[in-house]
Amino acid sequence: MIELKDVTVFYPQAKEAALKNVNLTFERGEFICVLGPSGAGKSTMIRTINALQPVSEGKVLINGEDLSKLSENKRRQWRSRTGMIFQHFHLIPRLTVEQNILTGLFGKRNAISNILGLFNASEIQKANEVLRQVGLEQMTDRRVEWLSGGQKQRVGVARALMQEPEVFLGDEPVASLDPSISRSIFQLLKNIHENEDLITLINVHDVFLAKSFATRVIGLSDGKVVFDNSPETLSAENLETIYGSTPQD
Ligand SMILES: Nc1ncnc2c1ncn2[C@@H]1O[C@H](COP(=O)(O)OP(=O)(O)OP(=O)(O)O)[C@@H](O)[C@H]1O
Repeated sequence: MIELKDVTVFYPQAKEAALKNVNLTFERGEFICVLGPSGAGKSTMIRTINALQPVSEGKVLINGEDLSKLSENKRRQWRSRTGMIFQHFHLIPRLTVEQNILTGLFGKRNAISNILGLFNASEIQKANEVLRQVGLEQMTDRRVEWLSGGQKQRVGVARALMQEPEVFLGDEPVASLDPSISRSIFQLLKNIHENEDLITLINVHDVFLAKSFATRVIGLSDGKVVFDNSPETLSAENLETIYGSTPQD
């Protein structure tokens, strides 16, 4: 369980807080889509959850433990249990699909094995299983730079899966993809979410995707939670509150 309790985040020199007194609880099984205009605080919320951004006020509790009070070692362990999926994939283009997804193990291994790129048979076997899960079993040895955007994001998802995560965090994971590919990536995330019993939290601009896949939608505006309910209840009025006007798509 992840709890944000009265979380406020100020960036240095910023006039206003990026998150303002946010109170939210996320539990296993929830597939949450976060909507909000640019600058609403969506990425900041993700960074507070995976311990990349300290909170200025309030606290983030992970299974009851205050994230800011964890030892560096435990914080690293938590980060290795949060699988991140990014808009621009954050892959290493010249490496193969398999080499990229094996980097998902780096948080769990010692630095020397990582530097030497030494992986044992069970790690390679796990990589192959994960590649099957994301439908890339034919592409193991292909260089990532030769893949399409949708295939690259499948590699991104596979790398996150290698971490055996408790949580999937997506920061606009389909913003660079066309609508049908976006839908297939959401479907993949939903399938994995259900198989692995995760907490999945995804920032997304596309209201239709949020409505189709989320079990819960959160609307952020100006650093505040202005909507938190099931997708079926999200009305045009709610969207106006979130975006300041009704989005066209
Ligand atoms: N590193 C930073 N330093 C200072 N201000 C920042 C920093 N990162 C974000 N901000 C500010 O914090 C606020 C929230 O930004 P954030 O990136 O969390 O919003 P967002 O909803 O993810 O936006 P987008 O959809 O454009 O990615 C914005 O006003 C932004 O300018």
